[in-house]
Amino acid sequence: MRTSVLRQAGLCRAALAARHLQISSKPSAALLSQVTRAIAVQSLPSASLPRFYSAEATAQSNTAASNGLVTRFADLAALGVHENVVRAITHGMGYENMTEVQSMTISPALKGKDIVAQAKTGTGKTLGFLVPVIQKIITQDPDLAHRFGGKRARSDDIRAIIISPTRELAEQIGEEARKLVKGTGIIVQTAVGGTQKNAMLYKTRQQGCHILVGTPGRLNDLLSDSHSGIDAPRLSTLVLDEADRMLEVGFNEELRQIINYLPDRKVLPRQTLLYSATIPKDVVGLARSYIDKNNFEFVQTVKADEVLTHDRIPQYIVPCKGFENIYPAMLELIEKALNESRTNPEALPFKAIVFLPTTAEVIMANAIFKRLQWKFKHIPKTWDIHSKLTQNARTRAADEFKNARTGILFSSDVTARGMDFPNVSHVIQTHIPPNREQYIHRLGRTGRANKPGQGWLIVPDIELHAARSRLPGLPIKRNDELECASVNAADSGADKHANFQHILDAASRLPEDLFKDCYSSYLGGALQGIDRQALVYALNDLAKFGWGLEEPPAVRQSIMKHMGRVQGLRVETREHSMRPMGSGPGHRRDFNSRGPRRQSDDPFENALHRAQDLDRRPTRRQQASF
Ligand SMILES: Nc1ncnc2c1ncn2[C@@H]1O[C@H](COP(=O)(O)OP(=O)(O)OP(=O)(O)O)[C@@H](O)[C@H]1O
Repeated sequence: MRTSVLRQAGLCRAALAARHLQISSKPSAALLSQVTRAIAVQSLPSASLPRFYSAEATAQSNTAASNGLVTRFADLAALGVHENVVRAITHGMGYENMTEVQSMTISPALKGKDIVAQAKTGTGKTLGFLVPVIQKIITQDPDLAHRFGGKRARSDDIRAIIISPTRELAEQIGEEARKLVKGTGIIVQTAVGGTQKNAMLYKTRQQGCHILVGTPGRLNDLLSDSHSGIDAPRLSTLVLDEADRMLEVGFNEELRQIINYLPDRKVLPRQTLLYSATIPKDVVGLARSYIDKNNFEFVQTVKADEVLTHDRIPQYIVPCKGFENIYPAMLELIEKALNESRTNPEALPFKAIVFLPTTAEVIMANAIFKRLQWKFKHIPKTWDIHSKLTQNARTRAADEFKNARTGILFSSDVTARGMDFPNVSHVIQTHIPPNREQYIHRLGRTGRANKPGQGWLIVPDIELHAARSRLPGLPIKRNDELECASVNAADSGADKHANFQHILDAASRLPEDLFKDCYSSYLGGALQGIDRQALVYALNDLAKFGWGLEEPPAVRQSIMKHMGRVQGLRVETREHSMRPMGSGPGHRRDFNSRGPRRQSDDPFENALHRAQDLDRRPTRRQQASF
């Protein structure tokens, strides 16, 4: 597999110069107009391109050298990259050829240019920014090129800060950076929320830090704390991975605060590198204040008329009759894919990430499929990742899934961007994605580094219209081959398909609070752009035909207010909210007989309850009820 990756990485050479946006630095030109020009150059037909942009000319004149672009990692030495770093890539990681984005960004970044780079998911952007970051540190401090060279590292002399939107991604970047600096004296530390700040501080003060990778909240916390001992008075590089996300409202605020703690760029110039698979136009505008407008390069390896997803990844949308059809259809899809991977030697082992719109739904899906796995041995191991897990549990799940040959990870959007789980064969998204970018990033968890993969989007009919307008211009094909998608559960159709029964059976063993949380989470605005009344009716059908409840879960007054004038909601009375789990009349078909959480003779159920109790921090509401 590695050979094919490398072969394909090699193939990009000829195309490099054609795609390379060599934006000239005109001090007077505004950033946006430069970008517009760059995009315009990209969209020109090849006949009208000047020789410089022509792929043919590039191939003929062996442009790699003449344009200052290199395409093999070994050739980085000629651009001044230290042999210890080159060796870490070619020997340690085993990479010979650069991907397109690496080739197009590493050279200009080594020359000190700021970079805004957009390249498809899984094309090696991480290495693209790490190489110049590391080399810059070595250039400033040549002793650091060697393992035990240089002075003792300090925690208040950080040279590069890399900011990522999620904890897992920050950890992943930190790991990749550590592989690269293995033969050098450079120290990498990670700072993410949900971990013990004091332990991180102790380690960082002991070992020192040259490159700090972190999430905005924790970085802000460390830099604003004058007693932390963490500082970056000689910072040379700032990197924003998933730059468009980092510049969104919310993160942007935190980013500005972090930047306030860094040296003033006018006094101490620093290099800024912004990378993402999606960089909408308005984000380029926002990027303006972070980069040096007179010395930057906007690199896009995606042509203006090209879709941002990989051609080799087929994408399907499965319209479903109702919400209750989603799990049965997903089970059908999983079983078909498992069968395919057993019978087709070309197919990857089945390894899927399932994205769900709310945390409660992630917990429920994992609980249901764990139950199915216990019952039917052919269903592979499952994990879940979402923000209510402790960071230890999140890291454990991510690591286990990374190393797994086969399995299913149920996830909220915490793993949608940047996460590099090897050999994911399927990305399954349920319900309408929040926006087009998020769809693309989620899909990008498969088909990485030139591997194959498939994308599936399972959407109830009431969301189809919104999905269509939210996902324009993507090669998504309608797929009507999953029988369970079109079953009319209300018309006793569910009795005719075993998958509905399997799901109902698994759901009947779940704690009542989970249904309540899941139901309420959808009403809380998880699905934007859906008619509220249609949503309530769809959820009530889900409660009845998908979860086996006799009546829909009651919701809080605040949700009633938020929903306004809709029919079909039940409001939570004091009695409902005070009632111990499973003791109310008519809530669960079989609840009264089971009583509140008693020890079950079902080993799975006990394990599930234990796992939840250990791993999940109680929500504020759960805490209040104790
Ligand atoms: N030159 C290369 N040759 C082969 N594999 C590579 C090369 N560079 C990186 N890779 C591998 O490709 C995978 C994807 O890389 P990476 O995670 O950096 O992608 P990305 O472009 O940042 O993706 P995303 O947009 O999802 O963040 C990783 O497993 C990485 O180790």
